[in-house]
Parts: sequence; structure tokens; C-alpha cells
Amino acid sequence: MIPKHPVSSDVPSPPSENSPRDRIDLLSNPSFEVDKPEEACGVFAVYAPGEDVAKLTYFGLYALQHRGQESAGIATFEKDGRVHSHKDMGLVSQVFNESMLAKLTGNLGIGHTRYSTTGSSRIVNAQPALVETRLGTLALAHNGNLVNTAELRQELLDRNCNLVTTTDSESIAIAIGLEVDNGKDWLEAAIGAFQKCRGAFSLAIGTPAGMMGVRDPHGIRPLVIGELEGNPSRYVLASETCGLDIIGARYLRDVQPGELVWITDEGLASFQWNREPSRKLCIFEMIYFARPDSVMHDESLYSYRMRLGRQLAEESPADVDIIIGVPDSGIPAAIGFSQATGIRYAEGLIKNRYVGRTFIQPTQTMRESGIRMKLNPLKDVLQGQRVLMVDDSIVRGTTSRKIVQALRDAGATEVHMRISSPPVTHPCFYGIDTDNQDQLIAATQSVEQIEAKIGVDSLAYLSWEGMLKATGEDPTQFCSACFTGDYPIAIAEPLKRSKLMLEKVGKV
Ligand SMILES: O=P(O)(O)OC[C@H]1O[C@H](OP(=O)(O)OP(=O)(O)O)[C@H](O)[C@@H]1O
Ligand SMILES: NC(=O)CC[C@H](N)C(=O)O
Repeated sequence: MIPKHPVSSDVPSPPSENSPRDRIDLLSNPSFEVDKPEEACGVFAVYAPGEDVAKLTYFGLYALQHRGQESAGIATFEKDGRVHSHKDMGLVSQVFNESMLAKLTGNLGIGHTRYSTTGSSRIVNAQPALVETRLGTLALAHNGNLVNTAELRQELLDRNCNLVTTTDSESIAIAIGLEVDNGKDWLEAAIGAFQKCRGAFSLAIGTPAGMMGVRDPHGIRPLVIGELEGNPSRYVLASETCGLDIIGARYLRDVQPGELVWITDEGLASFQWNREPSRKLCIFEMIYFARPDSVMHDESLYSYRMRLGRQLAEESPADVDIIIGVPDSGIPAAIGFSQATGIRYAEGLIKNRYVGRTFIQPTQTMRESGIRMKLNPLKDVLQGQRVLMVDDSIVRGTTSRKIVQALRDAGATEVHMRISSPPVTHPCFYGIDTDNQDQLIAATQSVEQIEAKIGVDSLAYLSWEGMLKATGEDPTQFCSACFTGDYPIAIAEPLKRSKLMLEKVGKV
């Protein structure tokens, strides 16, 4: 067996000292002074001989920036199998520039924006993960999270594989490489490796022979296929359709749960690598993570979120003067609420577009008043008004508490809050690094207690039934573990213990 080493990139990246956070690895229980909202990684890939694949990948990642802001990377493949790659800590626009992109030549590009879930936020863990095999280099970009990383890593270590990162994603790449080195071709090797992976994985994989798009049997994280406009058989893979729009690619379809698509010069071939798929798309993708201009189930998430707001208004109206949304993701639901009630929608909070989602607040005072760096209330809109504020979710409750105080300081006479999803009571293990359960305010507090804690005159969440009605899809088609604790993929004991209050909750 050939020992696995990461490919040395021919566009060298110096180690970065300013990682957004220094997270302790796997199964640890760290506490950060970082405002780190929930995100999920972004993957993008393009197979387009004759096109500038690095630029296309760059723009695709640009559209997927909201999914991960810790590091970014691109690997490109030449026809002869040579690979160029560059990855670093930071936003896509910080990691790449024109001259850097010009060096990333080839027919095929694989890109990633990272929000770490397994493995700390350090450059060594940035993706795509690169592995050398008997058949050449493999580049893998992963959105999701394995729940059997510890076992998989141990198995690979027992087989003398050289693990150089602490991510679950590298283990998938190395497991494929191991199968290749044992004599299999790319497809057999990948399918063999996926049998060993449990958890969420939407993958874009580059090889010298072609490109793969893959989803786990539950399809927990999204992955779509597009075609370059006017250039059929030039295929694109992206976490969301907004990644296709930005480069003028046409949406073809989703990669299905348990499916592998293999894209080569011959076109696109589909393989159902798992025979018992059971669709469980993360419902929080639709409620919050994905961009509102992305399309899922044939409509924009903007329209879907407005419908959540209308349903919320039906369930929990309030006697107020104006309705405001918490930028950005609370706004469509606030507009829906306003449409359903006829109460005027107004912009009461202005967001500083240049403050990223992942944001280290440098001093205690700034942390305390941190919300002002991101959201500033409009005094003349709020003064003397009874305000109803709509947001998509409350996770820890810190954002809401600070915003409510800011609205009162700006002259609001009453502040009511409505949330366009049910209470988040359980952490995610499938690609969103939600806090431990005891940090989730709704896991330990009643609605009345939360109301008092965040200081609103009234608080109501969208009911579970209301969410399903607005979603209009079979509830069994979604993973909604963050609301119910019903995890569709069993979680290993140590992982459970790391995040769940098992004794108190007893649901899993
Ligand atoms: O209860 P908390 O733990 O404070 O977090 C919840 C807040 O975080 C998210 O917004 P985010 O800051 O990601 O902004 P966005 O809507 O622009 O994505 C979400 O929309 C809530 O406003
Ligand atoms: N948020 C994600 O999808 C993360 C992918 C992978 N588990 C990592 O930590 O790099």
C-alpha cells in the first residue's frame, strides 16, 4: 500500500496565525469568546475543459461564502492529472486574487468554504483535502459531518495510513485512496469507502479521470447539479443554486440521497451507490442556512420563508404598530407576517454588511455591546412605536437579548418577538457546530422564561404543525433533530456525551 500524503500544493500557502478561532479537536468541550453563528460548509465544483475553471470556482465559492467563513480553497486538475491548489484561512476574497487564480489552470475545479465541525479551524484542516493515490491525486470538498470519525480514523491508522489533519473529510479522502491502492478504480474505490462512512456527507471530488458529486443516503446536506449556459456537458456541482446563478449555469437537478454522479468527457453518469436511501434534508437549511435566493423544492427560500411568516402571523398575532425583521435571515418571514396581518413592515435595524458571520470580538465591553457592531437600530423608525420583531430562530438567545435592548434604547415602547421556527432544543451532529445542549436556551428554559430573559413583552415560536403546513412536504423527508431530538443517524456514545444532556433530556 502506498502511504498517503497530502499533495504539496504548487502555490504555497504560508501558515496563517490569525485563525478565527482555535478550536480544540474532536469530542472536546471548548468554550470560546467567539460569536460563531451556525453555518454549514459550501462546496462547488466545475468540469469545463477550455473554460477558466479557477475563476468559475472562485465565483461559485463567492456565492456560497455564507456557508463557511473560516477558510477557503480551490484545487484544479490538468488533463494530464497534475494538480494545482491553494487554500488559506479567511474569506474567499481574502484567500484569492487574480494572480493566484491565474496559476490554478486546468479542466476541472473543486472548491470549498469551511465552517469547521470536526477538526480545529486551522490551515492544515482547510479543504479541499488532497490525497495521493496509485491513480493520481484526489481532491475532496465536504459539506456535512461524520458521526463515526473516531472509528474511521482508527481503522485508517491501523492500516498504516498517514493522517495529517484532524478532519473527518480527510478520512473520507484517505479511505477512498486506500481502496484505489488496493486495486480498485475510482468509482469502486469511492463506493467502497462510502460504505464505511456514517453521517452527513455531500461531496465534490476531483480525480485525474473526472469529477464526482455524492450525497449520503439521507441527503442531509444539499448538493445540486447545473450545466454551463450554452455549453452542455460542462457540468457544475454546488451546495445551493445561488452557486449556479452567479456563473450563469442552469439548474438541472439535485444529486439524490445515496447517489453518485460521475462527470467525465463522456458526460454525466449516475450510480445509486446506496440501495436504501431515506431522504432527510436538514430543515434548518430551508429555514436559515441557505441563501434566500436559492431554490429548493421548486421555489426560492425567500418565498418559503415568507410563508413561514404568514403561518406564524395566523398562529400568534400581536397588536403592534410596525413589524421589523432581524437582518438578514429574519426578513422574509417578517414580510410574510406583515402581509398576513396588514401591519406595516419597516426596516428597524440596519446591518453592517462588512461584519462577517464569524466574528471575534476583541474586548469584553465590545462583546457585551457586540450587536451594535453588526446591527444598528433606526431611531426615527422605532421611536414611540410598538414593535414586533421577527427572526428565524433563537439559538443561545444572546443576539435577541441585545437587539431587544437596542430597540428599547432607540425608543420602542413595546417589543414583541415572533420566531418563524419551533424552539431549537437539540444540537446538530451532521454539519453544523451548534453549541452543547445546555447552551441552547430552549433546551433548558420555557417560553415564558425565555421571554423574561431576552426582555420582550411577548414571545411566540411557530408551532411544529405550522412549520410542517408551511413547508407542505412530508415531514418524514426532513431531518428536524434540532427541534425534536429524533436523530435519523445514530450518534456514537462519546459524541452524544460531548454535546447532549443525556440524563435530563432522555430523548435519544
Ligand atoms: O440566539 P443566538 O445564538 O444569538 O443566534 C440566533 C441568531 O443568529 C442568526 O443570525 P446571524 O447572526 O447568523 O445573522 P444572519 O441572519 O444575517 O445570518 C439567527 O438568524 C438569529 O438572529
Ligand atoms: N460544516 C461542514 O460541512 C464541515 C465539513 C467538515 N466536517 C469539516 O469540519 O471540515
